This record gives sequence, structure tokens and C-alpha cells, in this order.
Amino acid sequence: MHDYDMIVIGSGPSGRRAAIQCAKLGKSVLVVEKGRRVGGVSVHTGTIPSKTLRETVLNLSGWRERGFYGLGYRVKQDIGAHDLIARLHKTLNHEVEVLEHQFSRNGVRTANGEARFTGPHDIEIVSERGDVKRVTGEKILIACGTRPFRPDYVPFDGNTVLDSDEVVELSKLPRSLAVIGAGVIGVEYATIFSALDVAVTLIEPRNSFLDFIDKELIGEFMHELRDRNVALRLGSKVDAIRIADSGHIVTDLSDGRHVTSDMLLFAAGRVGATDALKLDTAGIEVDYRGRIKVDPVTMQTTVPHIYAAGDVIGFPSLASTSMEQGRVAACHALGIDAHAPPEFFPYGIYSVPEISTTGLTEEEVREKGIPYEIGIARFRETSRGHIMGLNSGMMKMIFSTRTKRLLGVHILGEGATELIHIGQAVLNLKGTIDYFIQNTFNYPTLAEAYKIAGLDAWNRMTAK
Ligand SMILES: Cc1cc2nc3c(=O)[nH]c(=O)nc-3n(C[C@H](O)[C@H](O)[C@H](O)COP(=O)(O)OP(=O)(O)OC[C@H]3O[C@@H](n4cnc5c(N)ncnc54)[C@H](O)[C@@H]3O)c2cc1C
Ligand SMILES: NC(=O)c1ccc[n+]([C@@H]2O[C@H](COP(=O)([O-])OP(=O)(O)OC[C@H]3O[C@@H](n4cnc5c(N)ncnc54)[C@H](O)[C@@H]3O)[C@@H](O)[C@H]2O)c1
Repeated sequence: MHDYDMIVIGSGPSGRRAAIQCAKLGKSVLVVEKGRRVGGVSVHTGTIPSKTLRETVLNLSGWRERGFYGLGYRVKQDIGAHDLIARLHKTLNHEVEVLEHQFSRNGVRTANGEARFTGPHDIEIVSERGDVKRVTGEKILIACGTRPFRPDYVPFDGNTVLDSDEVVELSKLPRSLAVIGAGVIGVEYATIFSALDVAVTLIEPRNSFLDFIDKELIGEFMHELRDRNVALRLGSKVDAIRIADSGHIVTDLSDGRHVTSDMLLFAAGRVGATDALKLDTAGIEVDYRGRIKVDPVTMQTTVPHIYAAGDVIGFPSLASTSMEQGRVAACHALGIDAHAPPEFFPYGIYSVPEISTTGLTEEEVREKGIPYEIGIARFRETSRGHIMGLNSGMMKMIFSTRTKRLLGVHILGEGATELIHIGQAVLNLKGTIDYFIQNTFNYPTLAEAYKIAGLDAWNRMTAK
């Protein structure tokens, strides 16, 4: 007999969903969280803070209104770090309160401290003061997430040279910012700061970035960034990062160029937060980035009663997918059949402008040798776009000319991360171009772009 039916290590999206699912099934569950408050990376340093900062920046800068009133338009003239942080704290407090209430009303127990295995069913919880508590669980879910990758050659100081966990607590807005790593985090922060008129340089060692996104969208996105004076340094390896006597940060690039900035954000990936867990005691191995391998359907590790979910299992490392992985793990652990997830999930990149995509890119369709046609809609051609003053934004849909099935939807621009779900539903329900041709969409909406892009593809597919 164990103390709990399930012990969950970590209270991020996967841990929280798993815990509530266990409680709903009438089981006893303990969530162990080493942070002072529940919520995980998602609530405290990742998803919610970055999206709140973005929203605050767009609101205070008047970004969405500049199409009408010009580039000089501002809602608030002098935007400081305190303006950004104040709203952040309010949102985070609210998120934590909601989560704590969900836990308490569902009877989920929580323990504050760092968990480590002392046996396959045995967990030690070490509090900040060093007190140790021992508990056992019939099933255990590892939902410990990741932490930023911090190589030795980066002189992090928590003030001007920051990782992505630290940037949400910045004390002063820089006038210039170098961002190293053009992954999702780097691109989101680079464009958010650029919307505040900070001079941003985005540095990436590879010649391309966000390679999972359709190339045509990336081309359009790069054009918008360059138009806004975001300096893109692609194919530029970092040789060294130095602090100059002036206090500026100088990044030496392998092509001989130097980037000088007030602040530097290093965002070159994350590593599994597994080092403290003593996983070898439970018989579990991790890869070079601290990640755990699981069965993709059941979420079981190589030790069947121990599950892992969320960022610690690697791709796709999203809060959205993590939540579902946690729920599936809990269901399987408690005897409910697990099913493979639907084929297509959406990516939402909250850059300025937003990017959202689901299904196959044009490059993937070509690689597979599927005959296809494309439909494009520009937001500036929709009536809602006129009303909103949009000068940019596009939707691209790809259809099979053999089956008429929708193969992929790719959106760049305002509302992309919300709009994508229409396309996702049609994709997962195996719908065809007929859905877009035959259905009526609300007018005036940006969703009308689906109709326009559908008709655009249909005109070419039916042309004799
Ligand atoms: C800047 C940024 C922006 C992001 N934006 C988005 C977005 O817009 N949309 C999206 O879908 N995803 C986004 N993500 C990804 C998303 O945050 C993660 O996919 C998600 O948080 C992973 O959830 P998780 O369940 O793995 O747990 P995490 O949120 O990683 O939390 C893990 C928790 O486990 C705790 N923990 C670790 N080790 C132990 C231990 N030994 N004992 C006790 N507790 C422990 C940690 O303290 C932490 O609280 C973003 C990430 C970052 C960094
Ligand atoms: N909107 C969202 O869904 C969202 C937002 C932010 C983060 N996330 C998740 O967080 C995770 C981590 O994001 P990320 O952007 O840090 O990682 P990433 O692995 O996606 O990107 C890292 C980038 O840094 C580059 N890089 C790697 N090593 C480097 C080095 N030594 N020097 C310079 N550049 C280097 C890589 O080529 C890559 O382009 C991702 O898996 C992502 O899914 C999701």
C-alpha cells in the first residue's frame, strides 16, 4: 500500500492536467513543486509571462492602430520596464490563484520542495530549508520540464546578459538588444522588443530559422522584420561575448562582424530539468539534453509505473501539447485506454506579427510527391482587415488536387493563433476544399480569409 495513487513531480501544464484528471477519477494525488508557487515554467517564466508582455507592449505602444495613425502613434509615450512588469504580476497572480483553487476544490495535495527518487516508488522531498519528507506512490509522473541552456562562454549576470527565464523580470528597458538563437523564444522576444522601438539584432548560427514553418511565410515574415529595422544575422556563429568598458555587450561573430548592444538575450534552446531527480535510482535514463524517452501513446517510461510528460520528453515542447500528454498519462496510469493523439496539432508563435500553422508545409507536400494547389488570401483584402487598418497578414492553404483534401494551413498576421483552429478542425476531420467553398463565414471577419483562400485555390483547380 502506497501513500498516494499518483505522485506528480512538477506543477506545469502536464503535471497540473494529470493531477486534476487523477482527482476527477477519485484517486489520491500529490503534486511536488520546488518553486515557491505552483504553475511551472509556463506560468512563471515561459508562456504566460511572454504572452502578457506581448499584449502589454502592443496595447501601450498602440501597435495595432499604427496602420491608421502612422508609425509615430503611441498610446503611452514613455513606456518603462515597470509598465510591463506591473501587468505581468497581476496576470501571474491571477493564474496561480485559479490553479490553487482548482487543486484545492478537487482535493489535489501539494508539497513544496525538490523531489528525488530513492527507489522505483519512493520519493524524497527536500524543502528549501533542507527538511526531508518521504512519500511513496503507486504511479509516478515526471513533469519536471526544462531550464534554459546556459553554456559557459555566455557571461550571464541576470541584469544585462539574460536567459529567457530572467528576461521577464528585467529592471530597465534597453535601447538596443542582441538576441542569440532564432528559435521560437528568440523570435518572439526579438519582435516584441522591436515593437517597442528597441533596436534589435537577431543572431542565428544556421542560414535559416524556424525551419518547421512554410518557407513562403518565413520569407514574408523576414520582409516585415527588415522593414522594421530588425537586423537579421543568419549564418553567424558566436565566437565570444564580451562586456566592453562602456558597459555595452559586444558579440563577436565568426564572420568578423561585431554586434554591440545594451542588453543580450541568450535563447538557444532548453535542457531537461532532470539532474536533481536521481533517475538512475528508479532505473530511468536520460539523453544528452536531459530528456526522457517515453512510449508516445501511453507516456510510460521504460519503467512501466513511471510516466513522463511535457517538455522533459522533448518535441514538440508546447504548453498545449504538454497538457494533453499529462491527461493521457494519468488516464493510462489509472486504467483508461490511451489513444494516439490526432494527426495535426497547431503551432502558435506569438511573434509580432503572429505565425500559426498546422498540417504539411509546401516543402513537405513536394517531398511526398503529392500533386497540390495553393490558395492565398491577404488580410488587407478582407473588409475586417480594412476596418482594423491592416497592411499585412496572409493565409495560405494547400489542397491535394487528387483528393481535394486540405493538407496544410499557414497564417501570418493578426489573429493567426486563433484563426488556425478552423483549419485544424477541417484537417483532422479529413475535410476537403468543398468545406470552404460551400460554407458561409461571418462577415466582416478575418476568418473570411478561409473563404478567399479556398476560392483562390478552387479557381485554379477547376481552370480548364
Ligand atoms: C519563453 C517561453 C515562451 C513559451 N510560449 C509558449 C506558448 O506561447 N505556447 C505554448 O504552447 N508553449 C509555450 N512555451 C512552452 C511551454 O511553456 C512549455 O511547453 C510548458 O511549460 C511545459 O510544461 P511542463 O508540464 O513540461 O512543465 P513546466 O512548465 O516546464 O514546469 C515544470 C515544473 O516542474 C518543477 N520541477 C522541476 N524539477 C523538480 C523537482 N525535482 N521537484 C519538484 N519540482 C520540480 C519546476 O519548478 C517547474 O515548476 C513557452 C516556453 C518558454 C520558455
Ligand atoms: N509560442 C510557442 O509555442 C513557444 C514559445 C516559446 C518557446 N516555445 C518552446 O520552447 C522551446 C525552447 O525554445 P528555444 O527557442 O529556446 O529553442 P529552439 O531549440 O527552438 O531554438 C534554439 C535556436 O537557437 C539556435 N542555437 C542553438 N545553439 C546555439 C548557440 N550555441 N548559439 C547560437 N544559437 C544557437 C538554434 O539553431 C535554434 O534556431 C521550444 O521547443 C519551443 O517549442 C514555444
